[in-house]
Amino acid sequence: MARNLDGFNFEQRHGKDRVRVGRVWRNKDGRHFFVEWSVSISLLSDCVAAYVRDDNSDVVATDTMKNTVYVKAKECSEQLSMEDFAILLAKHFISFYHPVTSAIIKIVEKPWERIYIDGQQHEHGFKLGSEKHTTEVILKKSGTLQVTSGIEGLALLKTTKSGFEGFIRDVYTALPETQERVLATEVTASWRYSYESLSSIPPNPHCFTERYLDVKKVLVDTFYGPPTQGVYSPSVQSTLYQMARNVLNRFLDISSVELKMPNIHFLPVNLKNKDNETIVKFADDVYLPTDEPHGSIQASLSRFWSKM
Ligand SMILES: O=c1[nH]c(=O)c2[nH]c(=O)[nH]c2[nH]1
Repeated sequence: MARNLDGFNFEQRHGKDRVRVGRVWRNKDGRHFFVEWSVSISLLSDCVAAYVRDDNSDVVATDTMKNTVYVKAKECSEQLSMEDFAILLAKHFISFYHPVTSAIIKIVEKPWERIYIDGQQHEHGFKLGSEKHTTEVILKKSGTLQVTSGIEGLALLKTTKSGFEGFIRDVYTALPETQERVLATEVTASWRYSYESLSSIPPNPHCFTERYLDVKKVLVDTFYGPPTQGVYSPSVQSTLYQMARNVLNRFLDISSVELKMPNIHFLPVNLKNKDNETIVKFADDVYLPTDEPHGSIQASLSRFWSKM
């Protein structure tokens, strides 16, 4: 909420970033479940006096916010999704503290995955995977809720069925047209659920975790196409759009999706010696991997009517 202070427009929020918590749940058969979360809390509250009158009486200490993460993690005796944990924290902050009008909770999960030993799931062993599950929950005292989930660092690559042709050619253009190249990216995805109040959140405690895995599968399957034929990509833009569209077509509980897909270039290697004789002639086989510069391609897609 913006305020007029001394003739200036003033907005503020405060919170605690990257509160790290690990939580183990044990079931009766001795199987352990583990998550590691990095939780960021931001509160919008009526505590202007702290800024202008040296009066902290309406301030929730950020240290208290940090402690609350551990208290609530302890209280969650049953395993829950990080979206549900974020909602639970947001609910606490807006209801427990009178001056707080909105809570914004972000969580990034470290990708610990159950380990397999000799093809068998380990009861209490985990190894670090790659891409990360993220969420952002915004809850207002009025009851308005926004739940966004996402993926960070989903690295995908295919060695054929990708090209780029027909783009603008002018005096600055050097890039040859091609129907054969490596396509590589690191997807950052976020999607907003259509739940707009606490009462509309599904009671199934696994719903957000399952949906995360479903969305990831649709993104990945669309990028690669079927295992033997694959699918031709005429550009990162086209593949990104197919990926976003498939998510919205498949999941009616998602109202919008945003994808960021850098085009990570693998450059053809052609080498000549000082007499201009060819040492290495590129035949779609030897590449120079790069990470910068890279193309940056992003888009968002949303329904005209976001309600289910
Ligand atoms: O798929 C692509 N999209 C682009 O916009 C672009 N630009 C470029 O140089 N290579 C590519 N590839």
